[in-house]
Amino acid sequence: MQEKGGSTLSDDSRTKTPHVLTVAGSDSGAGAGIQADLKACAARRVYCSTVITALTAQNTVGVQGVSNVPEDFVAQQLKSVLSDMQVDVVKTGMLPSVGIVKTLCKTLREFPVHALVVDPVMVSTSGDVLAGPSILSTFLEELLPMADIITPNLKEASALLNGMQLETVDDMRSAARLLHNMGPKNVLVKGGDLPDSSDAVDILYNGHNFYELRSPRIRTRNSHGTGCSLASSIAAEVAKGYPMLSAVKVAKRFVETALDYSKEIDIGNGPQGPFDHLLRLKSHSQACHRQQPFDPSDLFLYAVTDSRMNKRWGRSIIDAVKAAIDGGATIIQLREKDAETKDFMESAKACLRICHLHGVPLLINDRVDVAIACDADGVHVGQSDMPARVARTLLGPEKIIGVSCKTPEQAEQAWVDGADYIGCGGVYPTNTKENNITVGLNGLKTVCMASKLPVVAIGGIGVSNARAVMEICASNLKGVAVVSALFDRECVQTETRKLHEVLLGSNIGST
Ligand SMILES: Nc1ncnc2c1ncn2[C@@H]1O[C@H](COP(=O)(O)OP(=O)(O)O)[C@@H](O)[C@H]1O
Ligand SMILES: Cc1ncc(COP(=O)(O)O)c(N)n1
Ligand SMILES: [Mg+2]
Repeated sequence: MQEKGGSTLSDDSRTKTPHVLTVAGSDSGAGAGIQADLKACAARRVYCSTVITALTAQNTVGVQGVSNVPEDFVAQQLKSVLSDMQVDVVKTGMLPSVGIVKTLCKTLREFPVHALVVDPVMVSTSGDVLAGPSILSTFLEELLPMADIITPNLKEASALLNGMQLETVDDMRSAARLLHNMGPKNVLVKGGDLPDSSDAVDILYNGHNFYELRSPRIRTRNSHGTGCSLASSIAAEVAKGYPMLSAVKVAKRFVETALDYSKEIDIGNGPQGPFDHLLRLKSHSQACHRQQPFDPSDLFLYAVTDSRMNKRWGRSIIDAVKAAIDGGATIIQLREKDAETKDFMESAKACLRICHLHGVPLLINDRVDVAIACDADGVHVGQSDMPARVARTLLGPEKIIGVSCKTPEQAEQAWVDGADYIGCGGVYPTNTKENNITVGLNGLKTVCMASKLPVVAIGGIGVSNARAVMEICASNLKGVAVVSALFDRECVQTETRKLHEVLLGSNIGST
């Protein structure tokens, strides 16, 4: 291996990240244009570089102003990106002048890329002109023949075809065939604006076959930027190496999913709002839930539910959680080894509501999928469950992750993997885990001393021995986790309260 500029990687050991370059206009409202392209590519997991052709002053009402970037500066941006970065696919959006279109075509001949996706943006959905009719001839003569796919909406297809009327799916097919004659390898005529259609129908034509791509029409005001996002997503899939038909199908499914997720989003006062490409935005009431940063003192009285014990005592998981919270539990973990996934999700959601009402965090044992699906506060994983580092990438930075550890090495790994706390045990023998090696008070102390993370002790702990556990006097031992001592008893609330009193009398509470 050769040393190169401080890096020890040789060229062939560098892994290539799929890369889309978008050449488009900026939308200050960030629903369409460059901003939509960046979000769509991020959501589709490819890198996106940006050459800006125009600035628009734009919001959910419409376009209030446009300022074109000088042609030679568009050329300079194109050269900067294309001469250095390995671009796979160029995607074009708003190209506001003949000069800019010509500059682009010339630069692409100089720096050829794997594929060119052309979204022939002309008029925004609000009816504002983004590229006037003067560019039509350059589009037709120079740009379209270079394109691997063009993605006109109904109005744009009509403009490219001399004002041809497009009102039905059959009209869209005819338009696709005529546009294909102009040189692009594929044509996708988008039917988002097709009147009286309960489906969103697009027609793809590759010169041999027609594909009628249908998805349910989502009833939403938040469809600003669908065209830009669709084209960027097609570019993203092509950059990953997918053939065109698969790329278009995946891109369409992505737009449909994002529109459905974003139905309730309330941004701006105009007729067309933006949608959420990353499927992450929440309404105010959802965002207000808990989501305070992890507080290690929450580990004080850590109640872990057990489905078999609940069954034995004839109580629901929800009643068990309620009783533990009423008795003073400071954090809850749902450990449902036997439950059906659908039932588990339903109970987890109900428990989450109760926990949040009382400001108590709720973690899910092992099942990262269930934690994500019900937006729990985090997960607790064992040594043979999903590694904490993988759980962290799935759950994001704000969720709580705990890891069961018996040794200093495991505690160090949990820290490296981005966990928030460790559970150490079994401290004493227990009947909730068969063949579980106990670490004893000495083992607990050794792990506490080595751990950079807060620790909760677990395994056979109850009212009679909780004090002894706490008296090992490690400043990062923040509490005890209990299963049988709370849930294998007649009255969960009374047992929790008793344990709470013992813990308050110990020195854990004071450190
Ligand atoms: N309400 C909707 N529900 C589902 N898909 C839609 C909806 N509106 C548009 N689409 C899809 O979004 C993509 C963009 O289409 P369209 O809105 O026609 O383009 P543009 O934004 O360029 O006008 C197409 O795949 C279309 O089928
Ligand atoms: C900068 C810019 N580029 C493209 C569009 C088209 O998007 P839409 O058709 O959804 O209005 C836009 N409104 N603004
Ligand atoms: Mg649209």
